[in-house]
Amino acid sequence: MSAPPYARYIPPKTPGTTITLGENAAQDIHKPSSTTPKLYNRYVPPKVSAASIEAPNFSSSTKESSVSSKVTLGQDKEGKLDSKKRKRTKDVNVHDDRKRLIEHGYLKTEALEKDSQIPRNGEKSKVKKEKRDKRDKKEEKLKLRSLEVADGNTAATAIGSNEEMNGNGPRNIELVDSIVSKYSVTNGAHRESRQASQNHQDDAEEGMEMDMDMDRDIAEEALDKPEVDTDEEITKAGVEAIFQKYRRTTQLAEAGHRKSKQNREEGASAPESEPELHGLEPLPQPAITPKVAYKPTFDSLPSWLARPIIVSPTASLPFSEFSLSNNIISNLHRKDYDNALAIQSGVLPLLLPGPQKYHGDLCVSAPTGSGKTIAYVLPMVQELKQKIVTRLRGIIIVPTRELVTQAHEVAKLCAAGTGIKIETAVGSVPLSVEQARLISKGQKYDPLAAKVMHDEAQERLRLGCGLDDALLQDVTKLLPHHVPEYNSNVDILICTPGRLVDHIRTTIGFSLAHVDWLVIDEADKLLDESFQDWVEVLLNALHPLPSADLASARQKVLANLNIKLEPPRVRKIILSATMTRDLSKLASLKFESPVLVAIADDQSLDAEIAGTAEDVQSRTHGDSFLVPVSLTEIEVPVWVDGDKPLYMLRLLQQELLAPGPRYSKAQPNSGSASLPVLDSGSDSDTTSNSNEISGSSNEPDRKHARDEGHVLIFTRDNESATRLKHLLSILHPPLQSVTETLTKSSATSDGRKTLKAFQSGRIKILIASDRASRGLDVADLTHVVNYDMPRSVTSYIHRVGRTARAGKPGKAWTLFTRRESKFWKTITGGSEVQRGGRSVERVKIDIDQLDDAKRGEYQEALEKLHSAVQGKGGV
Ligand SMILES: Nc1ncnc2c1ncn2[C@@H]1O[C@H](COP(=O)(O)OP(=O)(O)OP(=O)(O)O)[C@@H](O)[C@H]1O
Repeated sequence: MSAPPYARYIPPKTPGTTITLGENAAQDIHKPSSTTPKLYNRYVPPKVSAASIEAPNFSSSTKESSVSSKVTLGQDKEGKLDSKKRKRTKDVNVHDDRKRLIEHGYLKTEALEKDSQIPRNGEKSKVKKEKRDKRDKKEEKLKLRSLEVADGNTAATAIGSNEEMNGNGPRNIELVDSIVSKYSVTNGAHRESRQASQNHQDDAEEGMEMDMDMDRDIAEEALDKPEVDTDEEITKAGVEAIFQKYRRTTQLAEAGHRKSKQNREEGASAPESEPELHGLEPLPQPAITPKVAYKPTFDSLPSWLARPIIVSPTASLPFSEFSLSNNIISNLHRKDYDNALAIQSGVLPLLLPGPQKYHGDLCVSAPTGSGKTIAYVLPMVQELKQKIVTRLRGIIIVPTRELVTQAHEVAKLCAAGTGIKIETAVGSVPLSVEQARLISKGQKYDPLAAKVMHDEAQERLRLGCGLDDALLQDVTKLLPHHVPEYNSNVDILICTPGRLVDHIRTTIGFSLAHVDWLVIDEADKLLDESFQDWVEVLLNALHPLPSADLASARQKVLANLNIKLEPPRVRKIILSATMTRDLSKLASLKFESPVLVAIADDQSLDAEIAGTAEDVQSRTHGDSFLVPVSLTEIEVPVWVDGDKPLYMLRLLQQELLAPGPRYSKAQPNSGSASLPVLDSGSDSDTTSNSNEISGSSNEPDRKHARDEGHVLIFTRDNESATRLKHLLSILHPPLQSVTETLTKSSATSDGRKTLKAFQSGRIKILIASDRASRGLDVADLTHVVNYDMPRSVTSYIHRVGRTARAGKPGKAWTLFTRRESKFWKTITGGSEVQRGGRSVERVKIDIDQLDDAKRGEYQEALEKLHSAVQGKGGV
């Protein structure tokens, strides 16, 4: 055991104070000189009489070691003990000196009395007494220091080291050195702060006295004991002397501990005597209040988000039980919608007239395909059908043109026969055409306003405006003293936010002053998009400030009639399968008394029943999203990135376009599934018979082909979609006629046609970018494939949500390469996707069985594609 370098005590070297320990001269122990300035934590060995030192275990003779220790500690540097010196010492009348030393009481300690091997002279002179007193004092001081040391770890270490050394002889000078160093440093550190100045003095005295003592001891021992001739013996003696000190220190410390323990025990058992207070009784103190664990009194979420209205996924009520008019119910019935789906059962009572009607705003979070569209369209239609005058009273905002068309279909279905006028506004139609559809222009008698208008027209003419100016045209067509009047042609407008802003800004007579319903579907996506500041523009248009004249006139009339009118209020409903919990975005909509309605899985319902609100929160919004109960998720590992198109082809042939269930379920994520691999030999046939498409040799039944799945394949971008379509067509020509792409670059009309063809079954494979991931509702879509990994969990939820809608079964396949596996794991293993206890299955696609010819075709296809991209013809 060697001392750590920092623990080593290296006192200033002063001539005449160093003694070398054996042959390890580098590890000298230094004794500070009394004259050395106190710059370090100096080791000041306690003054120990020869008599207090026990016999060393590793020395052959007790006396030898005693002498050695004295010699060691009393040596000058130059005056190393050698035989010469000892000889000289012998020459002195040591016997007399010894007697004198004993008489002077230098050797008087408790230990001396107990352990002394040198008999004491009983006679005490006056001088002796003084010396003894002084010496006793020093002994006391040393005891105190020893206690300090014993209290610390150093003592323990020293003891351990000591025990280790005992009986084994001087095994390791380094060990000794480390102990000495530790002792020195620790002891010095203890003392330094408190007794620096005092010690300085003491050291000086001690140093001097110690020198004297040692000299005397040398002389004394020289008389009685054999000479110590070798350096080794001197070293042994020095080391033993140090251990003696530790032993003693430890004994004293232990004695102190024993005593204090004894005192404590006695104190505890002894009855406490009443202290005399002399009228100074302590004032009564209040009882100590127990510490209560910190619990924040605030919630990070506002209470309406933190405590949603939870709807069970199995809730279902007949539409006839809601306050819906008969013709609306029969409209639904025509579509075989007799029972409301879960979210509809939760939301309709809050929006329709009745005891449960909620008068604030609504935030709806429900999985994809759960029927959110009907949940907001029905109450609007029910209320607006009672209005006589056509005004723009309802606005539905969705993110894409396809969704505008889709929501329009649903609204028309529900409102059939009610007289409610529903229109759309999307960027694909010229603005003027849309304006004419939305607003009709009439005229009304208003001489004053007419005069103002005529003055304005004069001014424009003077400035050189032509007759194409709208105002000049109006003036020429209007009756005298008449002004134009603009009326809305629609009750409900379904639009994208961009087009809505266009109309608010540019369409004359387009007013939102009468809007009662504002619906924002796919709200999280729309609130992410801040183009044209659409939210701000919309909200300002919803609550226009009345002109000063009109306001004061209205106030006068109302005041005369003693009527207080509630300020006009717009009911806001926002919905999504991945509802945002970003409060800043939600706050931008300026909700009034909002409430969150959410579909939750069974665990959340249990949590709600149990009252553990946090569980409910985490499962119902924000952190995690539910996938439809009827969805099966399957992963397909792709071992070589470049082979992905081949995997896609095999997947289509084996699983997706083949009639009937073709894949054998693997254990979840086991990767052990083996699949039947179809012969791809029929690829050369270019007819679009579905069985030929699949490569199956089953009987060619076209009707059966209609029952086969539709496949929606998602790619990362337009380019990837186009590329995949070409590759599939080249690899397996029959696919060409049944495969289409739907990307952002597709024209709206093309996109609509493509979707129709897909719906009808003419197109079996639709390869799309994320444009098709939100809201798209394709009847009987049985398979979704993530050919490229989605960019986010939200995107995954919406993509796979194109299938398994309204409780129908559907499968979502995800191809993942090694590079994509990390992100894929966050989807399969993370907490963001809630699957209600189900897990993702794994299916292995074997492309090794593709023959060389097929691989050759693939290479050829890639080259053709490369040429096409570079404009060299080809595909
Ligand atoms: N009461 C009902 N009974 C049977 N089917 C219904 C009912 N209501 C809606 N559906 C059908 O459910 C499907 C999904 O409806 P919808 O498009 O409104 O879902 P969604 O919740 O808006 O989905 P997403 O979040 O993906 O947009 C549609 O095909 C619709 O026709």
